[in-house]
Amino acid sequence: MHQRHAASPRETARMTTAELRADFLIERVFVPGHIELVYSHYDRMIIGGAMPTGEALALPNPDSLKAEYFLERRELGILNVGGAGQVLVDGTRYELGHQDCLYVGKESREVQFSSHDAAAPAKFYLLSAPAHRVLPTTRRTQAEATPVEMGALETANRRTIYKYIYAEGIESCQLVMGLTQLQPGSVWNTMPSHTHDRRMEAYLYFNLPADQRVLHLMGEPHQTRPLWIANEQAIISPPWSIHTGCGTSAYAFIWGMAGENREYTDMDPVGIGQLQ
Ligand SMILES: O=C(O)C(=O)C[C@H](O)C(=O)CO
Ligand SMILES: [Zn+2]
Repeated sequence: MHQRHAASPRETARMTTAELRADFLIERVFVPGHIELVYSHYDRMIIGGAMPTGEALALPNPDSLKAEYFLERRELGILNVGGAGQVLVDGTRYELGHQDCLYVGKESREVQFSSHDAAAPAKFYLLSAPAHRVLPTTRRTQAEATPVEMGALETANRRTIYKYIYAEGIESCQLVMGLTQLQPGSVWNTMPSHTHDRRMEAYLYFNLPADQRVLHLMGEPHQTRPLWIANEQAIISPPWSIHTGCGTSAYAFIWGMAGENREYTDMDPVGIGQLQ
């Protein structure tokens, strides 16, 4: 498991492009036949991907957790952005189709990932945060994640937001997780932008054609920094940072958070005129 330490706003404002990418961008989330994990020191969120192509993949127990098993003190959110697959949690099977979500509660000992078809493998995006109580492992399909329409074509930000794990959805200790799909012709996500100093956030961009990119903007509102992001790459957003992006085509992304609360709407808006 790779480690990403936390950086202060002052330190971040002085970083070169290469330093920003090394600290905040996760270039390879899905590696065929492997589980990739990155430990962020922002709210101790673990960000990763499981892409089973043959044998089922077991959630490992990285030594740095100093735990008896991965979920001894943690909870896990899983969102499948690939073909149909299955997650086995302590002997119970959960089917996860494209864009379905599973919350796995603390103290689940064995978690295994498999794909139905190795030629169209499942791609399970993983977010795990420390947890203080045991909550039921719960599945929510995309059809059950009530869509909310936001933005307008005139401002190139027409998008649909699907919420899965949050205060009114699947119960969790601190994880919040969902998905946003941009409509064709719309390219701006999270505009107007916001911060929420109470929670870190991570984005996984996907459904982006291989030759297209998202220009992601991070940093304090008066000190924004750009990063060019390719399909299926993830970006860590510190609690004090905006997290917004403009694509060279439409795309989708998974957002996930951990921190003080699970209120999706707890955001400190940043007016477009405030951005520098
Ligand atoms: O397009 C959007 O707007 C989002 O998806 C915003 C994220 O959900 C977010 O930043 C939640 O805090
Ligand atoms: Zn946010």
